[in-house]
This record gives sequence, C-alpha cells and structure tokens, in this order.
Amino acid sequence: MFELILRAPESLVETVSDALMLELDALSVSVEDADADSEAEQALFGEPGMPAPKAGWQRSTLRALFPEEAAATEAATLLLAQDWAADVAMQGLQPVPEQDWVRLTQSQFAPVEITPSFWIVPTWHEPPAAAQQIIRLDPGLAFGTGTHPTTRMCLRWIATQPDERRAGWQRVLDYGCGSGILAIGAALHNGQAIDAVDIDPAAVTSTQANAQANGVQLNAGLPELASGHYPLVLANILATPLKLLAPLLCGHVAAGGDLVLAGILERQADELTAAYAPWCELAVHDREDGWVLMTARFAP
Ligand SMILES: C[S@@+](CC[C@H](N)C(=O)[O-])C[C@H]1O[C@@H](n2cnc3c(N)ncnc32)[C@H](O)[C@@H]1O
Repeated sequence: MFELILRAPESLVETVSDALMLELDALSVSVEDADADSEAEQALFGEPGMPAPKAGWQRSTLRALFPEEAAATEAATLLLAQDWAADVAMQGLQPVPEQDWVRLTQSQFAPVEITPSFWIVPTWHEPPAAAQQIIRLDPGLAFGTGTHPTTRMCLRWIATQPDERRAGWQRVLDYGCGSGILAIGAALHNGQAIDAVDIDPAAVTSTQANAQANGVQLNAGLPELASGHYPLVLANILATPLKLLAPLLCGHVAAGGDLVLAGILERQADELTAAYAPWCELAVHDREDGWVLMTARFAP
C-alpha cells in the first residue's frame, strides 16, 4: 500500500476527497486536523442538541491509500493539475509498512482495573489473578469499553456500594447503555431485572451480545422499554441530554433509590444540580480527568 498525503484548506476538503475516491481510485481517504497537537488546534466537538462550533478545520491533512505507488503518483499528478486545486499542497508519498493490524489494535486495550477485585478484561487477555468480578468486553461499535473515566466512575460506584444497598437492586435501569457495560456491571453486583436502553439500535444489539457473552440476563431495547420505578437508575450520557432528560430519569427512580449520572464535565456540575433540583439533591460523588460523577439518593 502507498499513502498520498495532501494538505487542503477547509473549502476544498470535500472536493479533494471526492476526487480521490470517485475519480482517482483511492481505496480510502482519511481527514485529520493539520494543526493537531499545535497551538492552532481547534476542537470541533458539539454536544447533542448543540451545533458544532464549525463544519471543518481551517487546514486538513488528507491521507489517501493506493494499492501501488504508480496509482498514487498518477492521482497526485492529475489532482494537482486541476485549476481548482491551486491551494492543495502535496506533503508526501510513502509506503505503508505491512503490519498485523489486529494484533496492533488488541495491544492497545489492556485489562482495566475498576477496584482490585473488579476488572474489565478483553477476551484476548488472561484475567489478572486478583480479579473476582470480571466483565469480558472487546472494543466494538458501541461506546463503553471501560477506557473512559465516565464509565469507570459509574462502575466504581456500583462496586463500592455496601451489600445492603445492593440487596435492594431488585430492578436496575441503565439509560444510554452503549455496550451495556454498566448494566453488566450492575448484574455482577446483585442487580436484578435490569433494563438497558439506548436511542442507538447498534448499542442495543451490542448490549445483547455483550450480556450473553458475560452470562448475564438483561432486557435491552430502545428507551420506550424503560417503565415504572427502579431502585437504581444509571445514565452516562452528556450534560445537555442529561438536563433534558431530568424529569424522565427522576420519574423512574423509586422512593429511597439512587440516581447516578455521568458524562458531566466539572464545570457543568452546578448546572446539573440546578436542573435536577425540583426532584433531588444531585451532588458530585467522584471526579476523574476533568469529569465528575453526580449522584442523588431519593427520599424514602
Ligand atoms: C457515553 S455513552 C455511555 C455508554 C455506557 N453506558 C458507558 O457508561 O460506557 C452514551 C450512550 O447514550 C446514548 N444516548 C444518547 N442520548 C440518549 C438519549 N436521549 N436516550 C437514550 N440514550 C441516549 C448514546 O447512543 C450512547 O450509546
């Protein structure tokens, strides 16, 4: 494989990508911020419900893959000869070394410690000797492999609740289940009759598969599946949807039950406390890497 590397301004990225893929037979094109890891780097992240700050980076690096060097050279020559491509610059043409991509990807995911006895372990790893509760999970399409601090904080909360609290988890709701990791974690800590819901059908499928792989019983489905009251409601989404979902989530918490929310940045904690104030006293329980875990115990 050969990689043709080009730099293009925001206005030309789509045209160059289309030309490479549709006219010049590139196998793939990836687009990166040309200013990544520099002072000029611009985040383009927009929370759900909020517009992205901008449609594209000021300058992008495009990497196009070709099966042979001749095809990559010809594509560069043809593309750079176009009038409209005057602001496109060639940055390089290089062979892509053969690699065992599966092994490379797998090597990036080591077992994740939640507590000394509770671990998330990819299927290609042996569990650590101290692990008593284990979630077997491979990185897949859905969010939630335990590598994100928000997921880890939720699991840590679950694992560190006293036995008498866990005994009361006769029903559990995981709202925004992703891979199902929180639902599975709750099941391994005495959670019963677990409903795991997500707006993304791929997450529902992933949750069902992961639950089966872990020998865990749960009901996965779209949000309509959630019904009635639960002694434990978990939701790791993001601050903006969590604020919108406040009446719905609080309406599902049983008297005396716990609400556990994640996906919230430290600076958003006060907004969340205010949004949930009509129903409960939401407070920061844990923090990691700029994220907070917020919890509330409802009145009995
Ligand atoms: C950050 S992931 C969390 C996944 C997993 N629960 C975890 O803790 O790792 C958030 C998930 O919430 C889902 N989601 C986002 N908005 C939602 C909504 N309004 N209702 C239900 N699910 C939602 C997304 O599809 C995504 O799978």
